Amino acid sequence: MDLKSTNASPVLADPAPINKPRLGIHSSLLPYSQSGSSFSTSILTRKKPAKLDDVRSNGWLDAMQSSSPPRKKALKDVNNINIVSDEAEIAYQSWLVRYPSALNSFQMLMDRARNRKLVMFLDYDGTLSPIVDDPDRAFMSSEMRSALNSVAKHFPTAIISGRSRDKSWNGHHVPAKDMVSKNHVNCVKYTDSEGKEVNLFQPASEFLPVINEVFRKLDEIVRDIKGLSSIAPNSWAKGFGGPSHNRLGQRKAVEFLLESLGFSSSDVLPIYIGDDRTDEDAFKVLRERNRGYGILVSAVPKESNAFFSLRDTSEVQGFLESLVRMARDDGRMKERRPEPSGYYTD
Ligand SMILES: O=P(O)(O)OC[C@H]1O[C@H](O[C@H]2O[C@H](CO)[C@@H](O)[C@H](O)[C@H]2O)[C@H](O)[C@@H](O)[C@@H]1O
Repeated sequence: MDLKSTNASPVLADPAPINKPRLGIHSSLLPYSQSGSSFSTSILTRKKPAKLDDVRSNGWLDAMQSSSPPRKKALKDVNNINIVSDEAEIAYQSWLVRYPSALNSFQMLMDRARNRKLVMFLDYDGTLSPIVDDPDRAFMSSEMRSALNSVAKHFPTAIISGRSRDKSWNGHHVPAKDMVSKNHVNCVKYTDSEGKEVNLFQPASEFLPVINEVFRKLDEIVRDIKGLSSIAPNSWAKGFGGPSHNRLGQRKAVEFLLESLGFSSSDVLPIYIGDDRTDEDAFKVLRERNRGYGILVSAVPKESNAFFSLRDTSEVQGFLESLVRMARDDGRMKERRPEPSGYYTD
């Protein structure tokens, strides 16, 4: 399987693990300071309906919001210009100090990427496509699709989704029967509704029998131990590509891809963009290894293992487009003045 510089959008459908608390990591290990002083905290008035579940999961925010109806407040930004915002916006802007906007921090992030190869991991629902009521109608916009295709031309790129394969492709009007096996046993290739070629990778699926066997044995061992609870075998098995979530999903997928594709060396900078708790273990892998950056997509404050944030899918698109511009600029610079570069250009 080769994810390098391809026009196709490699997709890994995999399970979704449970959220875990934010890690306490010594500041000397962090790739950047989270003091917030170096990031823009200008306040813009921009309202987006908050996700109730996310808001409820933050007790302090919940308390604050339920105590009174939103009130308008006048603030001054760094340029001393009055900007009106409501309390939710103020909470969001405060949160941004801890999880700076990946767009505002783009140049700093790219400075870190210099002389390293960027590898992109992207969640689908809520990251590349907006959350909608009907999962079968969760489409990427044509602009997002175009940005994604361009990113995949310049950087190794994988979409990691908790969706089952059928659910993913039904949403794109691509019936399962149209998938054609490619050379790799875990890769299927098809042409989507816009006539574009897409490769679907599920490399971890070949380990399913081993994982199931390990689980069965572990389950036998812990079943009768007081105080230890086991996970239902079905939920484990369904985790790989099924609707049930488990703790190995995105984390395993990221580790597997980085290691099996030779991207685990320190000259690689993985970036993972995802929107919910199913992506937290992937953020955690990158944070623990101090190797790359998780970017949480959220319009409301929440605890995360991510380093950066983006507010919604349109900001994700903006980030992808910035990556493409940067790669193209870098390619042009290399043409003019050849020198070693970490950016992955064709
Ligand atoms: O890992 P992801 O790509 O984020 O997939 C996780 C789940 O995504 C889908 O559900 C979510 O998106 C739907 C469409 O916007 C929305 O209706 C639903 O409320 C969201 O939870 C998908 O349907 C699930 O199977 C995935 O597990």
